[in-house]
Order: sequence, then C-alpha cells, then structure tokens
Amino acid sequence: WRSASSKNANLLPLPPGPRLLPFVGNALDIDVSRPWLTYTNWKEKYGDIVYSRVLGQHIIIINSIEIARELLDKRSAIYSDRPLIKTNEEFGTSFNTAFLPYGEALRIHRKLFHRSIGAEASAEYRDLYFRRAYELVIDLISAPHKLEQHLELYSGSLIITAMYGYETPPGANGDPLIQRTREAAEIAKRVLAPERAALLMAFPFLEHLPSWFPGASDRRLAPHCRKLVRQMLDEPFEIGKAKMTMADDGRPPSIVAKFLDAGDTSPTQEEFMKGVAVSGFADGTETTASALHSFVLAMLLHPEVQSRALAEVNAVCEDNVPGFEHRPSLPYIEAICREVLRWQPIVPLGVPHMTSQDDVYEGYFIPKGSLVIANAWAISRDESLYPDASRFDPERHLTAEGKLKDDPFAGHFVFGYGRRICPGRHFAELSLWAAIVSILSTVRITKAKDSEGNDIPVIPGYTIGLSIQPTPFAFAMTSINSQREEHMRAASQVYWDSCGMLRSSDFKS
Ligand code: HEM
Repeated sequence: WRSASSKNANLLPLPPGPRLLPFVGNALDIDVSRPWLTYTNWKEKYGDIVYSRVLGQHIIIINSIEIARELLDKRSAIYSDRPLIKTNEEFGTSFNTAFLPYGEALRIHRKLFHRSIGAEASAEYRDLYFRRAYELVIDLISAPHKLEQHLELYSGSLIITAMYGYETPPGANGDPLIQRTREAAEIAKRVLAPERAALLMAFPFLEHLPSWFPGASDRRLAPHCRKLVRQMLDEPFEIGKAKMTMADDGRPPSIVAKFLDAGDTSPTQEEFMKGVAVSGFADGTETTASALHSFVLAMLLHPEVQSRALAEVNAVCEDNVPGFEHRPSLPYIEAICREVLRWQPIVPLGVPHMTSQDDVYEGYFIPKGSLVIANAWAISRDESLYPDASRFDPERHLTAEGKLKDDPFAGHFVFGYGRRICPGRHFAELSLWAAIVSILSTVRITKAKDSEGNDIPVIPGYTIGLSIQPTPFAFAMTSINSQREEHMRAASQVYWDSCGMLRSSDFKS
C-alpha cells in the first residue's frame, strides 16, 4: 500500500498494484505490444482494480465488468474526460470525438451522433445494410483474397452514406474520403507504430520523450497530414450539401442533411458537424471491418458453427434471403454475433477515460487526473462469466431451449462505458448482423488448398495496437445457395442501374 496525495485528507490507500520503481514506476513491467495481457495477469495477483504508475501518471486498471459499470457508467460525470495528446494538435486530428476532453464540444458531438446513428436513427438504414451486405457477398465470392479490402469497403461505405448521403459504387476503391483516410492512416502508422499508438494512448505523457520513440523524425509529415485532414473534413461535407438539393430518392436523410435542415449552420456548428462525420468514419470503419474479419476467422476454425447457422437460416427463410424481419427467429445467428465481439474484443483496453475529480471506491483513493482503463480483454476472459473463455462458442449465449440468454453484459463491455460509450454501437451491431447473416446463408468458408490439394493449415494470430484484427490467413469461399446468390446479384444490379444518388465520382478530384 502506498500513501496517497495531499488531497487525500483521510490518507486512504490507493488500490493494490505492482511495486513501483523510482521515476519509471511500472513502465518496465508492461508488455508494450499487448498491455492487456500484462493487466490481465495483474488481475490474478492484485484483483479487479489495480493501481499502477508510470512516470508520475496515476493509472487505474479495471478488470471486472461490475467495477467498470460502477465507476464508468454510474459515476460517469467524473470518469468521462480524456487525456490530452499533443500529437493530435500537430497532425490535425484533435477534432476526433474520441480525443475530445469532457466538455461542451463533446456534448455537441454526442448529440449529433445520437441524432444521426442512435438506436432509432440506425434502424432507418435497414435496406442500406442489406444492399451493401449483398455486394459484400458477391465481392467475396469473386475475389476472396481481397477480404480486408471488401470488409473495409462494406463498413466504410455504409458510414459514408449515413453521414453524407452519397454512395461508393460496388468494387470501387476510388472514394476520396476512403483514399485520404487511408493515406492519413498510413502516416499515422509511420509516426505511430501500433505498439507506440497503444502506448501513447495509454500513457500520453510519453510523447514528451521523443527519444523513446524511433520514428519521431516522421513528424515532418505533420503539415501534409493536416492538409489531408482538412480535405477529409470539407470535401465530403460539400457533397452532402449538394445531395440535399437533389430530388428526394426515398432514402433516410443523411446526418449532414439533417444538420443543415435543422437550421443552425454557423461556422462553429458546421465545423462540429464535419468533425462528427469524419470521426464516425475514422472510428467506425476499421473497428467494424476488424470484427467481421474475426468472424471469418472464427467460421474457418469452426465449420460446425457454419452448418448449424445455415440450418437455422434455411428452416426460417427456406431459399429466400434473410432480412431484419427474421432476426427474432434466428437466435443462433444472434449468438454468433455476440460471440464474435466477445471472443476477440477489437479494442482490448477500450479507450482510456480520465477522472476529472478525486474519488473513493470501496475505501480506495482514486486521484483526479488518473487514467482509467477498463480492460475489455480481462472481462472477455472472465471464467465466472464465460467458462472456457478462450473458446469460440456461440452456444454460451443460448439457454438450454436454444433461446437467446438475457445477458445484461452482452454487447456492452466491448463498446465502452458511460458518457463515452461508443456512439456507433447500434449502427455497428446492425451492420455486423446484416453482413454475418448474408454470408452464412449464401457461402461456405473453408480451408484453402495448396498446389497438391492439401488443406493449408490455419494458424490464428492477431495484430497488436490500440485496436486489433486477425493476421492474414488462407481460406476459400464458395457459394452454397445459387438462388440467394442470384437474388443478391439482381438486387444490386437493379439498384445501381436505377440509382439517382450522387456517387463519389461527383468529387472534383
Ligand atoms: C464493432 C465495432 C465497434 C467497436 C468494437 C467499437 C468500440 C468502441 C470503443 C471501445 C470506444 C471507446 C468507448 C469508451 O471510451 O468508453 C468507442 C468509441 C467511439 N466509437 Fe466505436 N466501436 C465500433 C464501431 C463504431 C462505429 C460504426 C462508429 C461510427 C459510425 C463508431 C464511433 C465511435 C466514436 C465517435 C467514438 C468516440 C466516443 C467518445 O469518445 O465519446 N464506433 N468505440
């Protein structure tokens, strides 16, 4: 137990944690590429709430859903700040909702998100999820080796349409927002290798020590990155505006259209709107695509899950394509979606919160300015909630009668907490469901064969960083229901033939 700060008048102890070394604290104890594993080990030794300190920064690690909900949900008013990361200013990325401090700008961003992709608004895009899911299935059948590209196009184009009201044609890579985001992400990767990104997010004060970071010289890319970000903010917004003047195409209005309709379009408000739209795209595309990537890996490893899912869909839909109207009758598909999110939490440590006041929890002192990390990885591996937790097992979410369990934690911990909970979670869940049910009903994912006809073994692995995704693996994908495949192709064709929507080619350059 260590003594606490002078503000801690009752000299309450800090939560338990590993022994601190002078100056560096616990910096040397942490696996920097996969800090969630270190923190999960600490759960064994120190419990569900752990105190650590690196270079004077207080860090509280939460390893249980109960404590995360108690502090981050119930005491959200004082657990919702974010650490300031100066690199964001330099590279022009401080507009992103995820980096905003707790305050007025965040409140406005979250209100705009709620209006555009809250539970109700997300449901308005029912047709869009499926149409794009059909295109995903068609793309996967014709070019399975471009899996990552197809998944990124699926998740990114859905968000672009919801945000701006224009569409990226199937198979296209040419959308300027996608291209520029990719370019900006490349710069971010050069400046911030994944392990550095995770470390910097967890310990933002480390950016003051550039000598610790190989690649700091890439800071010369900052002006170019700022220019890219400006284009990302302005160009699609102008397209969204132009879209408003076009004839009504019967689609739900985009978030930009709703914003412009609402009237207050002062430059400050407009800048908020632009920031929200690009944050949604930047924070939602890779996460959703990574979850789908994990799904494909899980199906490859578990053919029996694919068979059961297909039998369920066939029993409910016969040879028709499944839609949201079938969702209540497809509990096993729902269980697969839950398990995909639980099995490999895409953001294993969530995004760190920061306390804006001193607090006390169960007799432990929690200082103001502490980074609070809710360890989604540890929760996903909690054997009391999820026995044999490393196993991919959708059945854990079903009752003995095959009904979906009433699990208050399902879909919760992977999306974060309180006033910072992921504002795209409803949109994400609907787009995951549409893609997963469309794939399972129409294709079979199997091991790829080598030149001698033998199965290529699958060695599952994951990348490192703030968010994770599977490392590349070989697989094959074959259509197993020609009627559904035909329906998907025809629906997609009819749509694009009759489409009056603005396309990305309407961009100036
Ligand atoms: C499977 C998909 C997704 C996962 C696993 C995921 C996960 C998360 C997590 C863990 C956070 C941090 C929450 C916290 O601080 O407590 C977050 C924040 C955020 N997410 Fe998502 N997300 C997903 C999809 C999306 C989508 C589709 C969008 C938008 C269309 C989106 C937009 C955002 C934004 C803007 C934030 C920052 C919120 C804030 O700081 O207040 N996410 N997400």
